[in-house]
Amino acid sequence: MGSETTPELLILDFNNPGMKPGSNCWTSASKNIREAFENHGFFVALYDKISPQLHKSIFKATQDLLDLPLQTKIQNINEKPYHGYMGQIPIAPLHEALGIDYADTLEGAQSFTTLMWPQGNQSFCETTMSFAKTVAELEKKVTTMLFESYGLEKHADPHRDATTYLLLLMKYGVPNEGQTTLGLPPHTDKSFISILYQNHISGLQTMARDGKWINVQFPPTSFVVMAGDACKAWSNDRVLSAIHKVTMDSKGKETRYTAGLFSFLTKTVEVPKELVDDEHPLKFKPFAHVDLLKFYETEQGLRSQNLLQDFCGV
Ligand SMILES: O=C(O)CCC(=O)C(=O)O
Ligand SMILES: [Fe+2]
Repeated sequence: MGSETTPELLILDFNNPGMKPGSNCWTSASKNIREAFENHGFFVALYDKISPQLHKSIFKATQDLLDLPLQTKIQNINEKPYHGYMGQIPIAPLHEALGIDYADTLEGAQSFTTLMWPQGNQSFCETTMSFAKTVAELEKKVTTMLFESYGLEKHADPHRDATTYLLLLMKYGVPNEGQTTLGLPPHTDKSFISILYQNHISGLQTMARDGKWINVQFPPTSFVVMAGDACKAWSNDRVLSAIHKVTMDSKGKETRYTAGLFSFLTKTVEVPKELVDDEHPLKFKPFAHVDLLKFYETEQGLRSQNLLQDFCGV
């Protein structure tokens, strides 16, 4: 793919038994998360809470879902942009995805399952909910640690209480000869945090601050934890929400599946006053998270080279 993995990317081991709130290990990991977000916009998390059985079943569930007829899949409509069915995009013909809003809750998982399988599909419902719940635990840990490392632990609880989760199940087909290898065009995520889990086929590339593309190699049992635009705005522009894309191997023979959990806020996204000072004047006005998604869908949003600046820049 023409670029190399940069050496100083953070790989953080959440399985370390010493990583308990308040411990030295936790405090130094929190600092590492903040630095990784500020320097690269993401890190790789080792987190063994997904059992081999759940690993198998989440990708089986993803495949079963994406194998449904198109008429069924397009019934997944959500008033929030990029939460429903995505696919059939001429510039990214290999990509297809479906969003399960509130996938970590029984209501969310059940209503999506019934929409796709009116006759029921208990194992799909249980698998997706269990996966979403487990990854949501990781998201909560990461945000708590990020808040703590900025000295803002008192904001962590209200933030967590206002967080909802979207599970996106994605497929990238094998490119035919002469067909584009672009799986997903370059973009930043509009989420607060995105956590990606992939099968054994890689393809994710992120753009470093210096503009170079980095191939993100992460083993199928690890996660990429990425900051979204809402996190960048909240941090008053300290955190990078990295531009990223997916490129498939032109000689590859297997479909790539990704399960991604994206966090969104039901309360106003705003810069805490502690993150504003003479050195860091306020960069962004407060906004409703869903309005950022809606702005991105407008002609101005789609054309924008600096989405946050154009949407809520001071
Ligand atoms: O499949 C991936 O690795 C990336 C997916 C992604 O960037 C997205 O859905 O926003
Ligand atoms: Fe993304």
